Amino acid sequence: MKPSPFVELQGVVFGYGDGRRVLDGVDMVVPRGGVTVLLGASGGGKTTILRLMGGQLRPDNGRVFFDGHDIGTLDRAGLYAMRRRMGMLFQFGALFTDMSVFDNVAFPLREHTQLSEPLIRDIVLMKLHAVGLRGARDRMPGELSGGMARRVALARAIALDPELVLYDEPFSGLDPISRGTAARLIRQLNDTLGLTSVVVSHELDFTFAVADHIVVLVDGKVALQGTPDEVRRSDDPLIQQYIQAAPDGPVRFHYPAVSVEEDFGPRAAQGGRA
Ligand SMILES: Nc1ncnc2c1ncn2[C@@H]1O[C@H](COP(=O)(O)OP(=O)(O)OP(=O)(O)O)[C@@H](O)[C@H]1O
Repeated sequence: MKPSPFVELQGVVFGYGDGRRVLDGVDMVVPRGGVTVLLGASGGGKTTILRLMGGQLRPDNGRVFFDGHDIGTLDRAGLYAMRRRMGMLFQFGALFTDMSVFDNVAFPLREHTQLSEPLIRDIVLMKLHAVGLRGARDRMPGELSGGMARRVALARAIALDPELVLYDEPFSGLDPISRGTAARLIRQLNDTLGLTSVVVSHELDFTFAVADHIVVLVDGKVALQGTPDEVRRSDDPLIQQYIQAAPDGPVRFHYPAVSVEEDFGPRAAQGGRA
């Protein structure tokens, strides 16, 4: 029997109140213990899905399950307890600039636990070790490279031993080497700490290299979800365009416009539509 998914969205409909549906019936699963990558066009609602999983947003319709619990039925205490089981890396790298690396990672432990300082010290150093930065504990965020800052943010996100980690575009703005390091780290932490990870990313190389499960979001719905192999083998032209990053296909490069001739041809010079 397949283990139940760690997170599941069933028929999720969501809009920000301006009459437009960002999500129009999303059904997707996040398999337990795996790395799930959420792909989709810019503005397609990927971050919105992470916020729904984190309980920061509620669906207008449909349900979001976290470890078998319908998030919509949780009261404030239930939501709080659920969030304690999650690490979130929104705006990856947003460290407190006036605190050392050590204090940044210690922050959630000091805020949310009653642990003694010697114990906090051990946990912080363990988490920094896991991201390869135990030696940088006394640095200030301003002294770190972008890639290092993100690793510190990652150490902070796992400080409270979450079961689920949500990453929103963890590679944006990083050079290729740092991207590779971050990608390997996400995979490694997932496996060694027994996490479940959800990553929103535009990085196709990363996606196919480390994902166990890929979800492709198109027009507010899940166009396809499955293993990297299943996604690669899909004969859906939309999926193929997406994974080959082709500029034109079912999703057009050009925003709908009048013909080129109409804008630039002889008639345009005479003042347009004659
Ligand atoms: N707080 C908000 N209020 C109103 N509209 C919003 C809000 N947040 C996002 N949106 C809109 O909802 C849509 C989906 O946004 P979302 O950030 O979820 O997309 P995304 O797929 O993560 O995009 P990207 O890949 O560009 O980060 C966009 O059109 C966005 O403008």
